[in-house]
Parts: sequence; C-alpha cells; structure tokens
Amino acid sequence: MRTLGIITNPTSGSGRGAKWGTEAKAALAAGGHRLIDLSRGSWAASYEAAMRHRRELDALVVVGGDGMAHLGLQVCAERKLPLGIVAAGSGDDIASAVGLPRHDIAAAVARIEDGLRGETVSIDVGKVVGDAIEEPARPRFFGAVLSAGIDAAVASYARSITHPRGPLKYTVATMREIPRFSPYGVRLRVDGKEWTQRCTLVAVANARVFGGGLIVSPGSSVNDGTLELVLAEPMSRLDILRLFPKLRDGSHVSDPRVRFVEAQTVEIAPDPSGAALPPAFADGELVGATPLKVTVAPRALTVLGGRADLGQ
Ligand SMILES: Nc1ncnc2c1ncn2[C@@H]1O[C@H](COP(=O)(O)OP(=O)(O)OP(=O)(O)O)[C@@H](O)[C@H]1O
Repeated sequence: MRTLGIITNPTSGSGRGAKWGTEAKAALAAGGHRLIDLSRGSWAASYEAAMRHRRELDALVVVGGDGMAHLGLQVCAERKLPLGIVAAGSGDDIASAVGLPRHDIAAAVARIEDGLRGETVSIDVGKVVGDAIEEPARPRFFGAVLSAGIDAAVASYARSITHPRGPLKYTVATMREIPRFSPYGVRLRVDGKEWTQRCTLVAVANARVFGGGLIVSPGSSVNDGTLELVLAEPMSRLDILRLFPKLRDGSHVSDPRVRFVEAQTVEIAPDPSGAALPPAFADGELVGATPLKVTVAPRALTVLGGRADLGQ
C-alpha cells in the first residue's frame, strides 16, 4: 500500500473533470492505496494543500489537463516525488510527451500502478525565475512550452473573459488579438549571448507540442537536457493567420522567418523597439510578466508509467 496525494479539477476537459476525478479515485483506492484528496476550490489552493502534505506522500496523482500536470510539476520537480498523470483535459500536451494515455481512466491508472512498481521515466523541466511570477508557485516549473508571443496575448485575453466557455473562448480571443497585433520588442540573452529584436512569437520549448498538439518545436525532446528557443520574426496579421495551421504538422520549420536555437538558459525581457510583450504562459497557465529567466532542470521530474518513446 502506498500513500498517494490526488488532485482533481471539476473544470478540466470541458466540465468532465469531476466525473473522471471520481473514477480515478475509485480505481486507485481499488488498488489498495491510501488516498489523500488534496483537491481544493482553485489551482492555487490545491497547490498549497499539496505542498503542505507532500512529505507524507509516496507519489502525487493529478487528474485533468495540462493545467493540472503543471500543478503537479510544481510540487514534484526537483523533490524526488513521483508524479502520476491521469490525462483528462482538452489538450494534455505533457501527458502526450511522455506517452501516457488520454481520456482513458483505467489505462491511466494501470500506468500509475506500473510506475509504483518501478516503471518510471525521468524528464527535463523548464525552471522559470522572475520578480513578476504569479504567486503561489515561485520559481515556476513547466513541462511543455513557455511563451510570451502572440499566442500568450490570446491566452491572456481568453483568461480574462468568462463567456464564451471552452475552446470558443480562444476563437474570440484570437479574433480580438490578431487585429491589434504589432510586433513585440524583445531583449534576449541565450547562453550568455545577448541581442534585441522585434518578433511575433517568442517561446521556450521543453516538449515538442503546446496548445493541444501544435508541434511548435519539432526538434525538442523532454529528455535531451536542453531547451529550444523558438522565435518568429515580425509578420503581417495575415501571415500570422497562415502560420498557425502550419504548427499542426510542424511545417513552419521551413519558414525562414522562424528560428530555433538550442539553449540551456534563456532570458526574455521587454524592449522599447516594439510593442510590450504579453505576460508569459506555460503549459497553458499564466506565469507572469517578463523579464523572466528560464533554465533547463535536467531529469528533474519522475513520471509514473511514462514511456521512453516520449511521444515522438
Ligand atoms: N479546483 C479548481 N477549480 C477551478 N478551476 C481550477 C481548479 N483547479 C485548477 N483549475 C483551473 O482549471 C483550468 C483548466 O484545467 P486543466 O488544464 O486541467 O483542463 P483543460 O483546460 O481541459 O486541459 P488542457 O489544459 O490540457 O487543455 C486551469 O487553468 C486550472 O488553473
């Protein structure tokens, strides 16, 4: 018998989170484990409950999408506490990056059981420091991608509105943000080399995918010990709309306006040569305003039942 913390989120997966959370708890309890339910009324309150109880746990299990995996990362990374992920969100980029099943509670719990018997994978995570990182999780870790470009502006507006709900929120936010777009001014310091430029997209990728399967950084892998800076030069609004569909298969790699730079450390700061950068988002969650410093924390997270193919 193991002591497992579990965090569920009723809002995950367009409202299916409560039902899936109940199913996951029942399946884990049937395995004979002692469960401590650390779910609270918000992401921050659940995080704080998990931090208070983490020393009592053999592992933490999160049920939901990337927001919940992002929560689990904060508690488990660099602490040798294994993380179990029951992927039940709209995107599940982190679960996909470690080859875990989606929307299949029995299969996800079976992987957690495999993990408790020793089948685990250790992955890199991004570690973010900065004065404006949102409380309570500082420094902030991420599993998939951190972005402070046009997609972060869309995410930021989507977060500020209550209607419509679900994926439609992002359509509304895109329709609002693209017409207002003007290239951002950014000062970058990448492994000690510094420059300023204007850009459309500035992202730091640990995994290949973000935004529910968009292949923003095809060359990334969550166990290669590096991050990739993804930069897109200034573009017209029409070209941005043309770029987005290319992320579905990663074909933007052949666009000369998009650059990929392998890095251990990336510092992102606003620069007056262009429009103000939006606040950064990572794994779909608000991280906070720039300046931010991102470093790679190699193999800092152990995922139960993760596979070495890592979703490539
Ligand atoms: N207890 C809670 N009550 C309300 N909202 C919560 C709670 N816990 C987390 N949240 C928020 O709910 C949002 C959605 O969660 P989650 O990411 O798990 O699902 P999703 O959006 O369906 O999946 P994905 O992020 O993979 O697309 C997150 O932004 C998270 O901060």
